[in-house]
Amino acid sequence: MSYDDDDYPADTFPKDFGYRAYNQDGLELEPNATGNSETKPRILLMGMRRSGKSSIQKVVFHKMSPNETLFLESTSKIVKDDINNSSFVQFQIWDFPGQIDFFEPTFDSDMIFGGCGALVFVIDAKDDYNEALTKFKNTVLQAYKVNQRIKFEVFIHKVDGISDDSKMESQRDIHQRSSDDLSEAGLNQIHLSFHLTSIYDHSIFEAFSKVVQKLIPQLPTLENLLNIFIPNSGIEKAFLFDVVSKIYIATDSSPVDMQTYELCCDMIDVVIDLSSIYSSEETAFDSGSSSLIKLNNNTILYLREVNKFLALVCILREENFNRQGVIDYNFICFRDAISEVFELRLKRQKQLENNGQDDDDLLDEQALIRHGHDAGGISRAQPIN
Ligand SMILES: Nc1nc2c(ncn2[C@@H]2O[C@H](COP(=O)(O)OP(=O)(O)OP(=O)(O)O)[C@@H](O)[C@H]2O)c(=O)[nH]1
Repeated sequence: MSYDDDDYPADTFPKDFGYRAYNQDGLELEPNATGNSETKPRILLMGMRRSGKSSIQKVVFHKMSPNETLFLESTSKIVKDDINNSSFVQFQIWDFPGQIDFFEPTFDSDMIFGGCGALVFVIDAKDDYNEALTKFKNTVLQAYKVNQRIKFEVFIHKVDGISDDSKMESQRDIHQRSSDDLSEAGLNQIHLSFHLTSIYDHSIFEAFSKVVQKLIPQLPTLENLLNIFIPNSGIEKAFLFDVVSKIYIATDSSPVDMQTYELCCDMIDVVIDLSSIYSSEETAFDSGSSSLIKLNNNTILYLREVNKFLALVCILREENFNRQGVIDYNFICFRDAISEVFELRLKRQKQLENNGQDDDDLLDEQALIRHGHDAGGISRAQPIN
């Protein structure tokens, strides 16, 4: 088994969206400006053979249609994929072959789990998952020994076509058994997160959004900004989307309703598809991008470009859109605040690189950044009434 870098042959994101290092204005940075691939947080995709690991990676990050995954070949060695879509979302995904054996001499646990931010373990809900649970336990034990900061995420996958009751029952059973296994091994303190997923609906994007959000040290700042922007603008819910992958990197702290998320995702598709018809692919999403869709239930979807890779999609009542000027003014405050967060992050990243520290140290800066923005950024937003 080899761990070489691989030039993944399948179709990737349009090159025009660029998967290199950019600042908030979309200007390309020096190759080292946001850290090289070795210092990027890593998300590992592990699980049994045919559980759906490669399909997840292809559908979420390479725009493959779910039906095409039927023809994917089994992965025979670790496949590394660099995700560089925005200055906030930068990580590597390592897709592991299902048959990987931790006790093989070539398996270098320190190297693999050392720089890992999150470990996504995929369990096929339609299959007998006894063996998968044993493998999961061994994986967690091995990984935790090397790196105690890893976030463990379990995707109970392929839940399409399964009734809601069975989904809940599988989740309860898997949760119970895996927690019991870890307690028996004396590791009660490990926190596991569970997600019900399928590539045939938006659940996989939602679950991956939550995984990625945990790797963004600025998440509380972004949530805070949205929490201030929303009530002052008469908006019900807003998502800050990475346009290419449709992962939302932040939302306000009100609960996420799946239907609202799906509507917002679909809006991005509509905007990009329509604008591609009338423009070249490079300019399908640019600084002028904005869109308004009126639904037949007195609701409005409003999209605004935040930077080259990020869009804010809001959902609000039609009557609240009467004062669009206030919403737009507040949006500009919000966008300015986001760009300040970017600048601070870049500055800090450069400092850390010069000092030879790693990116996790940014977490310690979190409170500092947040206070800075509470005082001077979005809090200047105008109330809508
Ligand atoms: N119904 C359903 N099928 C899925 C889903 N995700 C993946 N599959 C199917 O599961 C099969 C295996 O998918 P892969 O992505 O190749 O699985 P893998 O875990 O990468 O497999 P290995 O490379 O052998 O470890 C394919 O036929 C996919 O179409 C899902 O959400 N629902």
